[in-house]
Amino acid sequence: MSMSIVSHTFSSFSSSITTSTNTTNQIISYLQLSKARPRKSFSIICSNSLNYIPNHIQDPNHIRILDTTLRDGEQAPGASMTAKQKLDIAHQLAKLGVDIIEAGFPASNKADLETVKLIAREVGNATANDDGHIPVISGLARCNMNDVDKAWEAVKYAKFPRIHIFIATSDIHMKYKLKMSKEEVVEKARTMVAHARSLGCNDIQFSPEDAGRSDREFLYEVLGEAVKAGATTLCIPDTVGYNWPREFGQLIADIKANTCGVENVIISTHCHNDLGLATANTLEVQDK
Ligand SMILES: CC(C)C(=O)C(=O)O
Repeated sequence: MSMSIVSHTFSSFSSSITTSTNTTNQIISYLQLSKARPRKSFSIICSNSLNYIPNHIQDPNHIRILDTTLRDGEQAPGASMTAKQKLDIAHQLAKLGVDIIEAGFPASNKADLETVKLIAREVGNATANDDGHIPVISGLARCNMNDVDKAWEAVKYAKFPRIHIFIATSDIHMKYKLKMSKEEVVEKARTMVAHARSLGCNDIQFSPEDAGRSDREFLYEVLGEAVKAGATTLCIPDTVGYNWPREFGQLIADIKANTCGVENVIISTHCHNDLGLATANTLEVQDK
């Protein structure tokens, strides 16, 4: 199961718990539990009204839940789902009050593009439960033009569309996976967030992949540039699931203290459960 718990707003946090057990029943029962999630607030500096997110999650006391079962969950070995299964799950997630549904990775293949579109149209516009809840529908994109365009092509049918743009920022990922310099990574982050804004997307989540192993000064720089270019949520992932709660909490505190413009965006987290610490890491950041 893959879950994110996202609290509001400028002093907020989120977490994604990713395990290998990815059955609909488990997802649903987890979410039924989460229905009773606390509405207690953290230290909040919410000021402006954001018309691209649903009213109810502008409430500073609301703890936002972002569910990435349909994206990160599906990346677990053996977890692939049909379009119908994904649509059913998305309906259930909406009904259970999930605030943001990461519906897929549209550029990864045509089927995913079409499925995200379907979810955006059918779930991202429907009143799903008694609270009049309509979830944000998000699509993942790497830092390139094609991915961002495909994500927008799919999510734009939702009432509240979001693009989630990511690029790796750790030395090891930049050297061996991206084969890019730090300067190139900053440039990509900046230009692709700006490109997403130019398409008309007002809700952009930016994630520095492998943040937990990234050079701190560089991390602040990339995040600051993403904010300047128009990112509205910064999501800090513990990509390889090795961070300990105290160090993860300190990472979030350091980002808040050192990143330009961070006071104007939502900070969220996305932690993996390899060491069984995803929830502990998430809870650790709430007072930071
Ligand atoms: C897409 C990225 C942000 C991710 O899922 C991770 O780093 O865990």
